[in-house]
Amino acid sequence: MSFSTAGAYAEPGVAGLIALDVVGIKKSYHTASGPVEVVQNLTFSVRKGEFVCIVGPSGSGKTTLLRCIAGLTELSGGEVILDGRAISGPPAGMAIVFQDYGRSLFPWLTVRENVELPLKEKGLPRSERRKRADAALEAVGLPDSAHAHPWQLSGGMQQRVAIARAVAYEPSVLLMDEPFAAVDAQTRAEIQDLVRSLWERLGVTVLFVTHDIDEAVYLAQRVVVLSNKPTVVLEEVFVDLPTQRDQLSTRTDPRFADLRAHVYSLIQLAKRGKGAAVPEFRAASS
Ligand SMILES: Nc1ncnc2c1ncn2[C@@H]1O[C@H](COP(=O)(O)OP(=O)(O)OP(=O)(O)O)[C@@H](O)[C@H]1O
Repeated sequence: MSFSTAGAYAEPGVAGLIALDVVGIKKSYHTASGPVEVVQNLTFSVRKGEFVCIVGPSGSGKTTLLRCIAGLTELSGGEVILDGRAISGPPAGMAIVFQDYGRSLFPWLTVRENVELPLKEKGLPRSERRKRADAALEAVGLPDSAHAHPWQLSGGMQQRVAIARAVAYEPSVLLMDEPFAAVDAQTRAEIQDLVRSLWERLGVTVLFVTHDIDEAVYLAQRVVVLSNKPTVVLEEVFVDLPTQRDQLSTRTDPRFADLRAHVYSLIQLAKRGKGAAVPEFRAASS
């Protein structure tokens, strides 16, 4: 039983199906002790409406990769193509949810004003902004918090507001950088299910960075596993679990355990410095 699907899931050249193309990107930082190569050469695609998780060892460059894709950091090489166009700065079609919701929401604005802000910048009329913001707050389960300020909400609720803001924007691609790392385990499970259900309902394309292997396998249709730095794609793992997932039955599915074990073993190899030459894993049951 093989897990690897590199190339099979996101065929380049399948016209109209690719939302995001990451083509040979490289990133080096200039530090006091000289240049540090973080991303060596990364290539992968994300199909429209696909849910892809990125995992890799700590310090492997996951956040750097997301910042490159979001146009927040200049590339040292390669290109990022969103909806067929190479990006040269933060593109209009992307929204990002960061880990640090406390700093991403404006405390002096109400919840609804926070959600409406990017829509204002997009030039949407007031009535449309209100409609979208209220629908998004409803979708994340916060219809009664529109007039509250972020500091009056729990951490989990604030992260829901950040998700509502991203969803209301109706992005072509939604980037999420460890968005649940700062919330407790119970809230984390609830927000994971919320994001899965929003993804199913809205058909948005999601690229989700996490250090949590279980979370990646639970959420994604495909997991892109990164090597340690300088980073390359170690393997793309197709998550062939049923689309309908829930915290109990999915996590106790033997296939979930196989996939988790496989991704775990890849990351252990990556940590030990093994690069692209990881032997293909086969499950004990094959
Ligand atoms: N602005 C910067 N200048 C210099 N080095 C940087 C900068 N940002 C990140 N790095 C380095 O790049 C490497 C990758 O960092 P990054 O935060 O992208 O990794 P990560 O995989 O997201 O890490 P973690 O899982 O621990 O959050 C690290 O060695 C980090 O020290």
